[in-house]
Amino acid sequence: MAEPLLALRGVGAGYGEAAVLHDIALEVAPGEAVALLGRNGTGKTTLLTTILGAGPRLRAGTIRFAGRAIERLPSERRAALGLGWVPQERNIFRSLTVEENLTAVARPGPWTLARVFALFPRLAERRRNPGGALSGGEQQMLAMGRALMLNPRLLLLDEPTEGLAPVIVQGLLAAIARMVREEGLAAILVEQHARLALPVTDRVVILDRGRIVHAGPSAALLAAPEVAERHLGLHHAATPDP
Ligand SMILES: Nc1ncnc2c1ncn2[C@@H]1O[C@H](COP(=O)(O)OP(=O)(O)OP(=O)(O)O)[C@@H](O)[C@H]1O
Repeated sequence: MAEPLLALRGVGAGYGEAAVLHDIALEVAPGEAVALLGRNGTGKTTLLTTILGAGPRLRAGTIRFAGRAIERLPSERRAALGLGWVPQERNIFRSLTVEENLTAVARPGPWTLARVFALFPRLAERRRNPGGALSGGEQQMLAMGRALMLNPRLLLLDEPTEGLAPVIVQGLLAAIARMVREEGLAAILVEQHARLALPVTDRVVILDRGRIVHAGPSAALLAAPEVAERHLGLHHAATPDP
């Protein structure tokens, strides 16, 4: 197999005295989408920020990205190598227009304003509106669009559907699926709800108290809701809502 795009080996990380991640091994191939699931507070965000170099100091292990050891690089260098980030808090520029938000950060590559607008037609309609005037769902689209304009090789998405209405959630997931399946972008998607993340990803990793307790194909976990239930609890498991 060709070298993975991202490879973590034996990664441990934590805040102060508190260890949060233990012995994490994780690989993402080019063009692959990985769901990162787990109950609240199990370390999902910490794992993403550890990969980005924006989280706690690494205590153990190595992180390779695009053929290089990156664990000692500052976050800007990791971003320049192609690590993209859509944070949970959707940090868009509220006073800039939608279009300005997108063009302010653009870097050359396949993702252009036209392609972001094609993925999110709603953003094209709102292009002259300030970011602060957008709905929650539109702000999430803008946060994703901004990350794409940086033309990452791997996009890390932290609970992009959180707090949004079901119809908006379905639209965002469809956009994520297109990004991955049609455009070939690799991604790690942190989600609370397995049933939302599994259909749009190739593989799934479940964290529990900072350790990986399950890793495998997303389709296999969808077909085994009892496994998801064991690790995630009934509420977050893969079975559809009644
Ligand atoms: N800046 C920080 N300083 C100290 N402890 C932190 C910090 N950020 C997170 N933690 C702790 O690290 C653990 C993992 O938190 P993290 O946010 O990574 O979990 P999560 O799985 O993303 O949870 P959620 O789904 O609630 O976002 C928690 O116990 C949390 O309290």
